Amino acid sequence: MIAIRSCRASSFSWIRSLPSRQPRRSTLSNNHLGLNYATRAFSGTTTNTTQQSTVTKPEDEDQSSSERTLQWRIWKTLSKNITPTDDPERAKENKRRVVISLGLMVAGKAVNIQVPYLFKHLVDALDVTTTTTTTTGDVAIVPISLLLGYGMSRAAAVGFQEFRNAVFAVVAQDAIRHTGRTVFDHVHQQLDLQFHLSRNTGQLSRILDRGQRSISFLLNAAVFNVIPTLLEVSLVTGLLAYQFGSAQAIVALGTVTAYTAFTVGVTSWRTQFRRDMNRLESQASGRVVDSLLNYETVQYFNNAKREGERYEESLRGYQKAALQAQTSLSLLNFGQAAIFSAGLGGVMYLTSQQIVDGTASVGDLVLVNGLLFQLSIPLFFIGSVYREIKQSLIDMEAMFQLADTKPSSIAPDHENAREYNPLQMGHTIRFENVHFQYPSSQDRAILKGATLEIPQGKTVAIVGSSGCGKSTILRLLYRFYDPQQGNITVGGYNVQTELTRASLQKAIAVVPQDTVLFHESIYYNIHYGNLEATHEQVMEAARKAHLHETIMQFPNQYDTIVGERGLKLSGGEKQRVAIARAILKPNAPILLCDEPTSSLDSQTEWDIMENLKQAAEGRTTLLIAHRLSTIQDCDEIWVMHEGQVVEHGTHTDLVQKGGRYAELLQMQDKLLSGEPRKEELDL
Ligand SMILES: Nc1ncnc2c1ncn2[C@@H]1O[C@H](COP(=O)(O)OP(=O)(O)OP(=O)(O)O)[C@@H](O)[C@H]1O
Repeated sequence: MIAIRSCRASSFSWIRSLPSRQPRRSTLSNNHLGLNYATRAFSGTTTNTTQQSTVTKPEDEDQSSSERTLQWRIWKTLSKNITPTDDPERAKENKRRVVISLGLMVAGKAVNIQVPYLFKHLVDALDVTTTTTTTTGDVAIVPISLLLGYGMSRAAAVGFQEFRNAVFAVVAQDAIRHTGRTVFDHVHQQLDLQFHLSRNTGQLSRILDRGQRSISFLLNAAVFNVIPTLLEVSLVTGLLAYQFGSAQAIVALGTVTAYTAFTVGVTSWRTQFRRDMNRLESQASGRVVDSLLNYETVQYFNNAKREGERYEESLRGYQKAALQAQTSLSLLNFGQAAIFSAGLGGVMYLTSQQIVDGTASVGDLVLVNGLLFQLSIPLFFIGSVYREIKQSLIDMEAMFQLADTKPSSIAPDHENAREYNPLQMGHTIRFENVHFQYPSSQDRAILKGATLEIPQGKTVAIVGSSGCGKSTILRLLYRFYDPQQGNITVGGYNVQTELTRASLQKAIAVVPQDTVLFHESIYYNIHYGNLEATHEQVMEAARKAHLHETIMQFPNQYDTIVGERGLKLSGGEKQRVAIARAILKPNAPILLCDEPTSSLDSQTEWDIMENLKQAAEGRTTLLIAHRLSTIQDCDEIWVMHEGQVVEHGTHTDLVQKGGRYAELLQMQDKLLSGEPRKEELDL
């Protein structure tokens, strides 16, 4: 039994080398997860705490056909990962490694099967009743060579196995990396803002994590378990039939069949508990991430206890499912052991009878025992692997659903769409009768026929009361969403049908309303605006954003990770980082600023606005500002009210007109002089 344990342990060594299935340490910032979605789309819609998903699964799909489809997709994914068409060198290398690994696996099995035979010969050689006719010298020599052979075979079998693991690990790790990158790219490059705002970031990262591990697991299981087990079962039953007659072979085969059927049956039944465990584990970890991200909000409302209760609620659900999973696992393990022991007992009984009849030796009893225990290794293994395969299928299903998810709020690039070249095409921006409502609020129109123009090279401001749709204009221009009606053109080209989304976005620099920074140094965060920028260019951008003076007070200023070693940035400082990196963005003649100075004091605001204006020179700039004093010298001001543009002109024109703008200005003046009325504040 000790032999079995050690073999099982080494057989599982490649499972242990996989990333842990334990919940990962939660992170305090969604930056860690690499999901810093355009700093939440320069929006007021910041961290979304809802758990809804836009992933849909066809309900009428027949279960078994969907399983078949899943298996087919897995097969395709595995083969695509092993032999990627876009990298023939890697494909060749991986193929070579798979072939070598299979060769090592077969060699290992061949050597391994020798072990019980050598043991049998050893026992027979030591049996005095069968060695009486041999010379004393022979008795001494035979067992020593057998003993040596026995030890060397065991060591060689393990050696082949470990060598095989090492050779194949490269293929498995390659598959993990390749799959992870593909899905991550899909999530970042294909899925739209609507998806990211409606998806819990913690859950998303778990789906990625588990999906990657599943790929590796399935690869290993296919190459090292399913095929070798079939090989070993046929080999052992064949040997039993040849050496001892059909009775032992039938009992052994019956045992394998019963064992496998029992394992598959019970495992299928208990999959539901694993599924529940996964779901509740994801829910619990999602809640932890959400709760920790909202640490300040929790404290402001003294809700730490409530957060604890909510977390425990998820944990309780998880605990229940985990207990069911554990109890059913115990049943499975016990049943497997009972079936195997019955089979082993049967075969040993039949062989003992043959010893009594004189047709078998004592060594033969050791041989059948050894062969069956040998067989029990992949059998025990196949039970666990089957459970893991089931689990991997569930995990991969979730990953495939993620990979299948299509953006719901933007159309793919039109087949005739062109690369946007601002130098050749110009960058005058026009909104013509644009109607828009967010996909998640179907019945509420946000823009109701908005029309406006930002002439090339001019700086234009949009003003209006909170929620009237100003930031929505920016999101539509950046193509985070497509309007339901109307046209948006840049340089006379329709952004939806005539330009590619990526080329348009490349030409636009954005200073968002809420700045979320990567959990990296300030230097990294500014440099992010232009990965090609030199150190001097980064510093120049920092100076222009008035960041330099603030940051200089910290030791190792620019290289310190934000949030570490006492480096905490205020809202205003974060905003300056955002401005610096927008200034740094190369070849971006369109500049969008969504309240870029909302968190700054008046003096700094003034200085930064001056710098922004410098940065805006030659660019087509759209500025959203609440403080009307900052936009008075813009070339033009567009005033929005309830989803429509109600007037536009220069500051002087609009003041003279005495319309909505003049009204907003008056209210701000009153606010500043400290005499607002309640209904005015509500504006
Ligand atoms: N992703 C979204 N899904 C559904 N509704 C949204 C979404 N984003 C914004 N909204 C809603 O659309 C309306 C307009 O939002 P928008 O951010 O454009 O307003 P705004 O004029 O920029 O306001 P503020 O000045 O307060 O930033 C708001 O009522 C907002 O709640």
